[in-house]
Amino acid sequence: MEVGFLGLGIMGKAMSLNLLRHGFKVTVWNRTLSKCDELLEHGASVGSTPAEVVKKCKYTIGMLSDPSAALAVVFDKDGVLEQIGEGKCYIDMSTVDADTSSKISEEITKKGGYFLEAPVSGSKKPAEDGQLVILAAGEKTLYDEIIPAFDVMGKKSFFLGEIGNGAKMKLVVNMIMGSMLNAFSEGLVLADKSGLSQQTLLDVLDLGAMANPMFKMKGPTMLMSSYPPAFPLKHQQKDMRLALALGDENAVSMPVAAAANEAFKKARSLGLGDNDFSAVYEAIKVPEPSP
Ligand SMILES: NC(=O)C1=CN([C@@H]2O[C@H](COP(=O)(O)OP(=O)(O)OC[C@H]3O[C@@H](n4cnc5c(N)ncnc54)[C@H](OP(=O)(O)O)[C@@H]3O)[C@@H](O)[C@H]2O)C=CC1
Ligand SMILES: O=CCCC(=O)O
Repeated sequence: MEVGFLGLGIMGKAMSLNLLRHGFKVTVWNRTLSKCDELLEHGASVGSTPAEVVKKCKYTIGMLSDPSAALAVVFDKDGVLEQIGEGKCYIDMSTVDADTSSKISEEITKKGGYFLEAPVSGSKKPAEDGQLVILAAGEKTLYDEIIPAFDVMGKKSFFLGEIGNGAKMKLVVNMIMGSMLNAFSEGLVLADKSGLSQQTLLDVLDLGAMANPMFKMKGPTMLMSSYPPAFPLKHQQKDMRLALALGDENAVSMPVAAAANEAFKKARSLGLGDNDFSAVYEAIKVPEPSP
């Protein structure tokens, strides 16, 4: 199977390498073209624009940072729309809001193409290991056709129905994740300030009902103030913002998520946006200025 891949950031690079490893023919494009070099060494072809990739491949996957990037790659000059048409398929795996996905879907469908949104749960390591959880929605026939690629990139795929449902599910999941990480960070600070061992807190949590892979993986590195980016904090804050907007639309009060969003914003203002999202702990450690 031949696929195009647009966006070779942390996730796109790992996902496209994985496809190559499993025998897929992959043509890649990235805004910063030099990032294609490593993929070229692993057997990928390189397209000079998104349009060129779509022209070459029946199936093209996008993995872009945010709604504006996802829209730019489709709508801008030399974008996906220029070559999409009958028999061409576009699968956007970026984390965006339902409106963004709907805009892309409408234009692709108007031109006779097929569209699927398919954001993912799981980070850099699951992407490298083909262990993502794929949250797809949109064109069911395309979902069925692209399953061989999803099976390589992920451990489980869900088909969630109409366009927007994949985006919404992803935002709900990341809203919960961001809120959990804030509570975890506050707990680490509280343990420390009240004279307890933070390592013992990690051990206690890991033995009880709150044990989870995120606390287990991030806890030790947070205690070392080490934040190499697996999931960049700026993207987690984008997801909190989009989840809060979804809450607004549906009149769902989310004070916990709103507070977590503020902490991620504060972390960004401290220059931590390109660090792993666990760096929110640094923002929580900083005392609030006295009035
Ligand atoms: N990292 C993670 O753990 C996870 C991330 N996600 C989601 O996946 C998506 C990608 O994440 P990740 O790989 O971590 O992000 P990165 O920041 O590592 O990569 C972002 C990619 O988007 C491209 N990009 C940004 N702006 C534009 C633009 N205007 N036009 C064209 N391309 C653009 C970048 O190109 P360039 O190289 O030129 O900057 C790069 O290829 C995001 O939506 C994120 O929320 C989902 C699950 C997990
Ligand atoms: O969107 C990023 C999700 C990261 C994760 O699921 O660990």
